[in-house]
Amino acid sequence: MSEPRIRFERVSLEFPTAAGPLRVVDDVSYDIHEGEFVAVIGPSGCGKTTMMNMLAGFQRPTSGRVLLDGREVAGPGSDRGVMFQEYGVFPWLTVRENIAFGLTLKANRVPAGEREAIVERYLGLMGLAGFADAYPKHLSGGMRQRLALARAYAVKPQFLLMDEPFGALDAQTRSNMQNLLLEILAAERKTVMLITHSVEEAIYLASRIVIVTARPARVREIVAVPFAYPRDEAIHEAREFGELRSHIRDLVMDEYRAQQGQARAVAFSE
Ligand SMILES: Nc1ncnc2c1ncn2[C@@H]1O[C@H](COP(=O)(O)OP(=O)(O)OP(=O)(O)O)[C@@H](O)[C@H]1O
Repeated sequence: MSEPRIRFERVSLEFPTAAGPLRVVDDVSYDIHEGEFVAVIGPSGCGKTTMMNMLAGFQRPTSGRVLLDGREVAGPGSDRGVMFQEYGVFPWLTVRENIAFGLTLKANRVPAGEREAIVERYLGLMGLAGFADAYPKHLSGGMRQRLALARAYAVKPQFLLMDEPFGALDAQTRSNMQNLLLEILAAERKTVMLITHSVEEAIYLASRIVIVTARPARVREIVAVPFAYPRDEAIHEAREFGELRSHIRDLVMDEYRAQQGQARAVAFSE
């Protein structure tokens, strides 16, 4: 098999807290290969974002290594398009300027004419054309999220790192955005890591799903999704889809209960 593009190698991370070190990620190892789409799912607060932060280069592991094409991640880079829950739009730039921003940076610079075409394309695809000159504070939460998606896609990064990218969207827009992501991936090969709380979304989009435990996040199980691309919404009705959904839901519920138990134990000890 080819070299993985992304490798988590025995990665652990502890945050210093007043009560002592808090272990959030514990001995996590898995690989993501070229063109793969890996979804990460697990209970809230278990350490998924922290895992992605290390890949994005925002945080360093306490031990172990995160490798990109065999090299240890040393910091953020234009090869990785990141779309975090609370990250990705600049309030002081208009919608149009936000989308264009990444395309003016040295690493991704494209000529002005091409830049305009890309901006127009994403304004249209994201349903933001009527708001091109508005500032983010005048947008709804869902529109801001679509703007963050437009920014991440516009620079055509090799890697897409997405943390709950569709969380603030209504069901119909969410489904449109999932399909748009699949279309973009079919046209421009990318390697993707997506954090989601939705088991359905993970199965519909991903080629593999990493289920992580209650905090500290460890790999509980990695499942392969048995559907080829391009995907059709009809797979939601397939028997294998339902079986996989039940299996993953059981694992996630189990970890959710473990996390609730931990929270109760802390409450009683305080
Ligand atoms: N800088 C920090 N210092 C101390 N603790 C932190 C810090 N950042 C995160 N944490 C804690 O680490 C744990 C994991 O956080 P993280 O955001 O990675 O979880 P998550 O699985 O992405 O959660 P969610 O699904 O709710 O977004 C949480 O308990 C959080 O409070």
